[in-house]
Amino acid sequence: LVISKARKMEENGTNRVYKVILIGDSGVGKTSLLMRLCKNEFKSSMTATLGVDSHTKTITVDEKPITIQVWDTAGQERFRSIAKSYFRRADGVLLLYDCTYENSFINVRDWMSAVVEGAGRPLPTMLCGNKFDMRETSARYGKKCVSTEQGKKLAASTKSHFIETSAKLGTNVSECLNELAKLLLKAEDDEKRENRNVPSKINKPFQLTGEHPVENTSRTCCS
Ligand SMILES: Nc1nc2c(ncn2[C@@H]2O[C@H](COP(=O)(O)OP(=O)(O)OP(=O)(O)O)[C@@H](O)[C@H]2O)c(=O)[nH]1
Repeated sequence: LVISKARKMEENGTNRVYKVILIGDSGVGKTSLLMRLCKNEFKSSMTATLGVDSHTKTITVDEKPITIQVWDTAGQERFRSIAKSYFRRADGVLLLYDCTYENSFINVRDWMSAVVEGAGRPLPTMLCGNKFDMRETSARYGKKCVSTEQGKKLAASTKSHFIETSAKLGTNVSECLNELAKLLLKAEDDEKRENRNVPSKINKPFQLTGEHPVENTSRTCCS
């Protein structure tokens, strides 16, 4: 139902629907972040996502409505190939790690490589250190956590944007999507500008003298 609603909006031309893939290790809080974002709710016990789930959210950026369809993927290894099959159609990435669990941070680079491999190009990416609310307590109990500095450094070296969130408390959750929306709009603008700068044979000016380009001969011109 969600997908068909988004598709209908796209078809009507009311608003472009940007597709975002939500990825990261199992248990980092992907579904929780999405639930906080869409329903403003949080559950302390969640069942693991199987396959891919989708939710659509419309936000306002610079007084313009932006509709984002988020595909929530399963972090478990056995579902990875399903998640990867969505990369090619995605416009952007929301990549989560758990800042109280170092392994999930170490695996971020692998997730980024998988995106480039699947999409055929790097996608605008928001790197998000979730479970921010638990970091201080976890560190106090001797758990190796990921600092803000580490997160920022990784984001800078991978040309992604960085934010820390708590799906539990709702901290920075809407900011995360807003930032991602801005990235998507900027990427779209850059792409349009790039396309405008690429000289196209089809758009060659009509020549009055000499040979006419072959592709102009079969086209009808209306004025
Ligand atoms: N304290 C705290 N717990 C969180 C937060 N986000 C998620 N959790 C908990 O972390 C556990 C895993 O959350 P999920 O949202 O299921 O994680 P997931 O990344 O979707 O997991 P998969 O579906 O297996 O890929 C749940 O028990 C959540 O309640 C957070 O910001 N703070």
